[in-house]
Amino acid sequence: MTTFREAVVNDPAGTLLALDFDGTLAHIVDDPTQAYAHERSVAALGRLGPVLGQVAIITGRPVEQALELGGFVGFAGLDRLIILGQYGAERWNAGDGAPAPIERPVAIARLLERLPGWLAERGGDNVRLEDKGLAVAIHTRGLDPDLLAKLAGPLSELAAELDLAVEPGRQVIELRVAGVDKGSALKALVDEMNAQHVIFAGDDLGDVPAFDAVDELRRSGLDGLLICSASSEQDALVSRADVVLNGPDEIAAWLEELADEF
Ligand SMILES: O=P(O)(O)OC[C@H]1O[C@H](O[C@H]2O[C@H](CO)[C@@H](O)[C@H](O)[C@H]2O)[C@H](O)[C@@H](O)[C@@H]1O
Repeated sequence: MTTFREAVVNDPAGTLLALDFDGTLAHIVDDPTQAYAHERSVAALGRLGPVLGQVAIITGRPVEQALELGGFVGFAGLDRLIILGQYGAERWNAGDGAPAPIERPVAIARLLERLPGWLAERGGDNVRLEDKGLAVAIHTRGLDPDLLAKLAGPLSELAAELDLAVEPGRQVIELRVAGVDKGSALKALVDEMNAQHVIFAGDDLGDVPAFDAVDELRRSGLDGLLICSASSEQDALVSRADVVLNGPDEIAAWLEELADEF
Protein backbone atom coordinates (compact mmCIF):
# COMPACT_ATOMS: atom_id res chain seq x y z
CA MET A 1 0.00 0.00 0.00
CA THR A 2 1.25 3.48 -0.86
CA THR A 3 1.90 5.69 2.17
CA PHE A 4 0.79 9.31 2.21
CA ARG A 5 4.44 10.42 1.91
CA GLU A 6 4.95 8.19 -1.16
CA ALA A 7 1.77 9.56 -2.76
CA VAL A 8 3.06 13.12 -2.30
CA VAL A 9 6.49 12.23 -3.66
CA ASN A 10 4.84 10.62 -6.70
CA ASP A 11 2.51 13.58 -7.26
CA PRO A 12 4.03 16.75 -5.78
CA ALA A 13 2.14 18.96 -8.24
CA GLY A 14 -1.16 17.63 -6.88
CA THR A 15 -0.20 18.46 -3.29
CA LEU A 16 -1.36 21.38 -1.17
CA LEU A 17 0.70 22.03 1.96
CA ALA A 18 -1.09 24.46 4.29
CA LEU A 19 0.17 25.58 7.67
CA ASP A 20 -1.01 27.67 10.55
CA PHE A 21 1.40 30.39 11.74
CA ASP A 22 1.45 30.93 15.54
CA GLY A 23 2.33 27.80 17.49
CA THR A 24 3.08 25.89 14.28
CA LEU A 25 5.51 27.93 12.18
CA ALA A 26 6.38 30.28 15.05
CA HIS A 27 7.02 29.56 18.71
CA ILE A 28 4.49 31.03 21.13
CA VAL A 29 5.96 34.07 22.90
CA ASP A 30 4.51 36.65 25.29
CA ASP A 31 4.49 39.51 22.81
CA PRO A 32 2.56 38.74 19.57
CA THR A 33 4.65 41.31 17.68
CA GLN A 34 7.77 39.21 18.34
CA ALA A 35 6.52 35.80 17.15
CA TYR A 36 8.88 35.27 14.23
CA ALA A 37 8.61 32.23 11.98
CA HIS A 38 11.08 29.43 12.63
CA GLU A 39 14.02 30.01 10.29
CA ARG A 40 14.38 26.30 9.50
CA SER A 41 10.69 26.03 8.58
CA VAL A 42 10.87 29.03 6.27
CA ALA A 43 13.97 27.55 4.61
CA ALA A 44 12.23 24.18 4.17
CA LEU A 45 9.14 25.90 2.73
CA GLY A 46 11.46 27.67 0.30
CA ARG A 47 12.65 24.23 -0.88
CA LEU A 48 9.10 22.85 -1.09
CA GLY A 49 7.56 25.89 -2.77
CA PRO A 50 8.91 25.20 -6.27
CA VAL A 51 8.09 21.46 -6.06
CA LEU A 52 4.62 21.21 -4.53
CA GLY A 53 1.43 22.31 -6.26
CA GLN A 54 0.88 24.95 -3.60
CA VAL A 55 2.28 26.06 -0.25
CA ALA A 56 -0.09 28.20 1.81
CA ILE A 57 -0.27 29.75 5.25
CA ILE A 58 -3.73 29.96 6.79
CA THR A 59 -3.63 32.13 9.85
CA GLY A 60 -5.63 34.23 12.26
CA ARG A 61 -3.05 36.96 11.70
CA PRO A 62 -3.62 39.77 9.25
CA VAL A 63 -1.60 39.10 6.08
CA GLU A 64 0.61 42.12 6.79
CA GLN A 65 1.68 40.72 10.19
CA ALA A 66 2.29 37.24 8.80
CA LEU A 67 4.53 38.79 6.15
CA GLU A 68 6.46 40.85 8.70
CA LEU A 69 6.95 37.96 11.10
CA GLY A 70 7.51 35.31 8.46
CA GLY A 71 10.09 37.06 6.31
CA PHE A 72 8.42 35.48 3.29
CA VAL A 73 8.63 38.39 0.83
CA GLY A 74 11.45 37.79 -1.64
CA PHE A 75 12.47 34.51 0.05
CA ALA A 76 13.88 32.10 -2.56
CA GLY A 77 11.33 29.46 -3.54
CA LEU A 78 8.34 31.29 -2.04
CA ASP A 79 7.40 33.26 -5.13
CA ARG A 80 4.07 31.33 -5.38
CA LEU A 81 3.22 31.43 -1.66
CA ILE A 82 -0.39 32.17 -0.73
CA ILE A 83 -1.32 33.62 2.66
CA LEU A 84 -4.92 33.49 3.81
CA GLY A 85 -5.11 35.92 6.70
CA GLN A 86 -7.71 36.55 9.41
CA TYR A 87 -9.10 33.01 9.05
CA GLY A 88 -9.53 33.43 5.29
CA ALA A 89 -11.02 36.91 5.18
CA GLU A 90 -7.83 38.23 3.55
CA ARG A 91 -5.81 36.73 0.72
CA TRP A 92 -2.33 37.55 -0.50
CA ASN A 93 -0.50 35.90 -3.38
CA ALA A 94 3.27 36.34 -3.56
CA GLY A 95 3.79 38.86 -6.32
CA ASP A 96 0.80 40.93 -5.23
CA GLY A 97 3.08 43.48 -3.58
CA ALA A 98 1.93 45.07 -0.35
CA PRO A 99 -1.33 43.64 1.01
CA ALA A 100 -4.44 45.71 0.41
CA PRO A 101 -5.37 48.02 3.31
CA ILE A 102 -8.06 46.62 5.59
CA GLU A 103 -11.33 48.51 5.86
CA ARG A 104 -12.39 48.36 9.46
CA PRO A 105 -16.03 47.22 9.86
CA VAL A 106 -18.26 49.44 12.01
CA ALA A 107 -18.72 46.67 14.58
CA ILE A 108 -14.94 46.44 15.12
CA ALA A 109 -14.67 50.23 15.45
CA ARG A 110 -17.44 50.15 18.09
CA LEU A 111 -15.72 47.29 19.89
CA LEU A 112 -12.43 49.18 20.02
CA GLU A 113 -14.19 52.22 21.48
CA ARG A 114 -15.92 50.18 24.15
CA LEU A 115 -13.27 47.67 25.16
CA PRO A 116 -10.97 49.78 27.40
CA GLY A 117 -13.81 50.84 29.73
CA TRP A 118 -15.54 47.47 29.45
CA LEU A 119 -12.35 45.61 30.42
CA ALA A 120 -11.52 47.99 33.27
CA GLU A 121 -14.92 47.25 34.83
CA ARG A 122 -14.14 43.53 34.74
CA GLY A 123 -10.58 43.50 36.08
CA GLY A 124 -9.11 43.20 32.60
CA ASP A 125 -7.40 46.57 32.27
CA ASN A 126 -3.97 44.91 31.90
CA VAL A 127 -4.86 42.69 28.95
CA ARG A 128 -2.99 43.16 25.70
CA LEU A 129 -5.32 44.30 22.91
CA GLU A 130 -4.34 43.43 19.36
CA ASP A 131 -6.21 45.43 16.72
CA LYS A 132 -6.26 43.39 13.51
CA GLY A 133 -8.71 45.50 11.54
CA LEU A 134 -11.25 42.71 11.08
CA ALA A 135 -10.82 41.47 14.65
CA VAL A 136 -9.62 42.44 18.08
CA ALA A 137 -7.64 39.87 20.06
CA ILE A 138 -7.79 40.10 23.85
CA HIS A 139 -4.59 38.48 25.14
CA THR A 140 -4.10 37.40 28.76
CA ARG A 141 -0.70 35.67 28.50
CA GLY A 142 1.36 36.47 31.59
CA LEU A 143 -1.67 37.68 33.57
CA ASP A 144 -3.96 36.02 36.13
CA PRO A 145 -4.46 32.46 34.79
CA ASP A 146 -8.19 32.65 35.61
CA LEU A 147 -8.79 35.96 33.86
CA LEU A 148 -9.55 34.52 30.40
CA ALA A 149 -12.18 32.15 31.78
CA LYS A 150 -13.74 35.04 33.73
CA LEU A 151 -13.93 37.20 30.61
CA ALA A 152 -15.13 34.45 28.25
CA GLY A 153 -18.87 34.59 29.06
CA PRO A 154 -19.18 38.40 29.09
CA LEU A 155 -17.10 38.64 25.89
CA SER A 156 -19.50 36.23 24.18
CA GLU A 157 -22.38 38.49 25.18
CA LEU A 158 -20.54 41.55 23.87
CA ALA A 159 -19.81 39.72 20.61
CA ALA A 160 -23.48 38.79 20.21
CA GLU A 161 -24.48 42.41 20.82
CA LEU A 162 -22.10 43.58 18.08
CA ASP A 163 -22.85 40.66 15.74
CA LEU A 164 -19.25 39.43 15.88
CA ALA A 165 -17.89 35.89 16.11
CA VAL A 166 -15.89 34.66 19.10
CA GLU A 167 -12.61 32.89 18.35
CA PRO A 168 -10.97 31.36 21.44
CA GLY A 169 -7.28 30.46 21.36
CA ARG A 170 -4.15 30.02 23.42
CA GLN A 171 -4.57 32.57 26.23
CA VAL A 172 -6.54 34.76 23.88
CA ILE A 173 -10.12 35.42 22.83
CA GLU A 174 -10.73 37.20 19.57
CA LEU A 175 -13.89 38.97 18.52
CA ARG A 176 -13.95 38.97 14.75
CA VAL A 177 -16.11 39.33 11.69
CA ALA A 178 -18.11 36.18 11.10
CA GLY A 179 -18.58 34.22 7.91
CA VAL A 180 -15.18 32.65 7.28
CA ASP A 181 -13.01 30.07 8.97
CA LYS A 182 -9.88 28.10 8.20
CA GLY A 183 -11.98 25.18 6.95
CA SER A 184 -13.76 27.13 4.22
CA ALA A 185 -10.45 28.83 3.36
CA LEU A 186 -8.67 25.49 2.99
CA LYS A 187 -11.46 23.89 0.96
CA ALA A 188 -11.49 26.84 -1.45
CA LEU A 189 -7.76 26.38 -2.07
CA VAL A 190 -8.17 22.63 -2.59
CA ASP A 191 -10.88 23.32 -5.19
CA GLU A 192 -8.91 26.09 -6.86
CA MET A 193 -5.84 23.92 -7.48
CA ASN A 194 -7.73 20.64 -7.73
CA ALA A 195 -5.45 19.22 -5.04
CA GLN A 196 -5.31 15.45 -4.70
CA HIS A 197 -3.25 15.42 -1.50
CA VAL A 198 -3.68 17.95 1.27
CA ILE A 199 -1.50 18.44 4.32
CA PHE A 200 -2.64 20.77 7.09
CA ALA A 201 -0.66 21.55 10.24
CA GLY A 202 -2.06 23.49 13.19
CA ASP A 203 -1.96 23.79 16.96
CA ASP A 204 -5.03 25.54 18.28
CA LEU A 205 -8.82 25.79 18.32
CA GLY A 206 -8.88 28.13 15.31
CA ASP A 207 -7.46 25.20 13.32
CA VAL A 208 -10.31 22.84 14.19
CA PRO A 209 -12.41 23.86 11.11
CA ALA A 210 -9.41 23.05 8.88
CA PHE A 211 -9.12 19.64 10.54
CA ASP A 212 -12.87 19.17 9.94
CA ALA A 213 -12.40 20.17 6.30
CA VAL A 214 -9.61 17.64 5.74
CA ASP A 215 -11.72 14.91 7.37
CA GLU A 216 -14.62 15.82 5.08
CA LEU A 217 -12.37 15.88 2.00
CA ARG A 218 -11.01 12.46 2.96
CA ARG A 219 -14.55 11.09 3.13
CA SER A 220 -14.98 12.28 -0.46
CA GLY A 221 -11.84 10.40 -1.54
CA LEU A 222 -9.07 12.99 -1.23
CA ASP A 223 -5.76 12.04 0.34
CA GLY A 224 -5.25 14.04 3.56
CA LEU A 225 -2.69 14.32 6.34
CA LEU A 226 -3.36 16.19 9.57
CA ILE A 227 -0.45 17.35 11.69
CA CYS A 228 -0.77 18.64 15.24
CA SER A 229 1.87 20.97 16.58
CA ALA A 230 1.39 19.86 20.16
CA SER A 231 1.76 21.95 23.31
CA SER A 232 0.95 21.67 26.99
CA GLU A 233 -1.59 24.49 26.46
CA GLN A 234 -3.92 22.90 23.94
CA ASP A 235 -4.68 19.24 23.27
CA ALA A 236 -7.83 19.55 21.14
CA LEU A 237 -6.08 18.42 17.95
CA VAL A 238 -3.90 15.63 19.36
CA SER A 239 -6.40 12.77 19.06
CA ARG A 240 -7.50 13.94 15.61
CA ALA A 241 -4.05 14.21 14.04
CA ASP A 242 -2.26 11.61 11.94
CA VAL A 243 1.08 13.01 13.06
CA VAL A 244 1.70 14.66 16.42
CA LEU A 245 4.84 16.77 16.64
CA ASN A 246 6.26 18.60 19.61
CA GLY A 247 5.77 22.23 18.59
CA PRO A 248 7.48 24.39 15.94
CA ASP A 249 10.95 22.76 16.28
CA GLU A 250 9.60 19.36 15.30
CA ILE A 251 7.40 20.96 12.62
CA ALA A 252 10.62 22.42 11.14
CA ALA A 253 12.29 18.99 11.21
CA TRP A 254 9.24 17.38 9.55
CA LEU A 255 9.23 19.98 6.77
CA GLU A 256 12.97 19.47 6.22
CA GLU A 257 12.44 15.71 5.92
CA LEU A 258 9.69 16.26 3.37
CA ALA A 259 11.89 18.67 1.40
CA ASP A 260 14.70 16.07 1.44
CA GLU A 261 12.44 13.73 -0.55
CA PHE A 262 12.78 15.90 -3.67
O1 LIG B 1 -3.99 31.13 13.34
P1 LIG B 1 -2.67 31.42 13.99
O2 LIG B 1 -1.60 31.71 13.01
O3 LIG B 1 -2.26 30.36 14.96
O4 LIG B 1 -2.90 32.74 14.84
C1 LIG B 1 -3.72 32.68 16.02
C2 LIG B 1 -3.44 33.89 16.89
O5 LIG B 1 -2.06 33.80 17.25
C3 LIG B 1 -1.45 34.89 17.93
O6 LIG B 1 -1.64 34.71 19.30
C4 LIG B 1 -0.96 33.58 19.79
O7 LIG B 1 0.46 33.77 19.59
C5 LIG B 1 1.04 34.86 20.35
C6 LIG B 1 2.49 34.98 19.95
O8 LIG B 1 3.18 33.79 20.22
C7 LIG B 1 0.84 34.59 21.85
O9 LIG B 1 1.38 35.65 22.62
C8 LIG B 1 -0.65 34.43 22.15
O10 LIG B 1 -0.83 34.05 23.50
C9 LIG B 1 -1.27 33.34 21.25
O11 LIG B 1 -2.67 33.27 21.43
C10 LIG B 1 -1.89 36.23 17.41
O12 LIG B 1 -1.49 37.24 18.30
C11 LIG B 1 -3.34 36.32 17.07
O13 LIG B 1 -3.62 37.53 16.38
C12 LIG B 1 -3.67 35.18 16.14
O14 LIG B 1 -5.01 35.25 15.69
